[in-house]
Amino acid sequence: MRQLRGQERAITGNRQTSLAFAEAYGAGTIDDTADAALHWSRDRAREAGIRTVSTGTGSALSLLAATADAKAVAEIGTGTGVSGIYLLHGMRPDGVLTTVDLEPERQQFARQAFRAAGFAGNRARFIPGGALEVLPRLADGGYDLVFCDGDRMEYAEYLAESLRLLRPGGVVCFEGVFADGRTVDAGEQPAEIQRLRELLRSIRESVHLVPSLLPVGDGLLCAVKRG
Ligand SMILES: C[S@@+](CC[C@H](N)C(=O)[O-])C[C@H]1O[C@@H](n2cnc3c(N)ncnc32)[C@H](O)[C@@H]1O
Repeated sequence: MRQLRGQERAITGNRQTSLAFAEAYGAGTIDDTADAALHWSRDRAREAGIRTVSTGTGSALSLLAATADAKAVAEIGTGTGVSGIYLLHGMRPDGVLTTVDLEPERQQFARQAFRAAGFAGNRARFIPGGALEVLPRLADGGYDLVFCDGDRMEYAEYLAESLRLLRPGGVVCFEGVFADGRTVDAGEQPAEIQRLRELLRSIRESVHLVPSLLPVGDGLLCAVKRG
């Protein structure tokens, strides 16, 4: 990598510090009970070897769910429940999170975590299975927000399904689109990265969507479905 000059280095350093500050700020946005459940859920994810949303991404998800006044949210990639806690926190008190994952045992951890965070059992509907089998069974226009955090190779298909599932004004979000910096790296990249770049392009060019790429965590690509 080329050497950064003094001022450029200071700007880069300030930017990284600011992003770290935004993540730390996100860590304090839920109550202590939910925070303890988030810690537990992150520990289970670490043991399972899966990633979870960062604190900055989590607080953005809460914000988006609250902005959409979400009563129905669909999530692809339950994991052990970290993102689900943030989504439930932002949703209406009577809102229901429908969450899909290939691995039912991870969903059991998520179920425990949601309870520990103080959410009633009827706030979440767990559907085990592959996203591409489950999503077609969900209702047209029945969702205020769709959060995609499953298989990045399938993100284009998740987008097509999300456009069907969302009500006008609803929001779709894709987690991890920076892919640890590989999305903007000029070097040769695997098919997964090519797919992410195509997704970024197709969302930006869509006449049906109003997009924004939020620089939280590993990149949260969001778009509102036009009315
Ligand atoms: C990164 S983890 C999700 C983390 C979770 N959203 C969180 O922040 O706590 C990705 C999850 O997607 C699930 N997954 C992967 N491919 C899938 C697919 N095709 N359909 C449904 N779930 C899938 C994995 O089993 C894994 O639990």
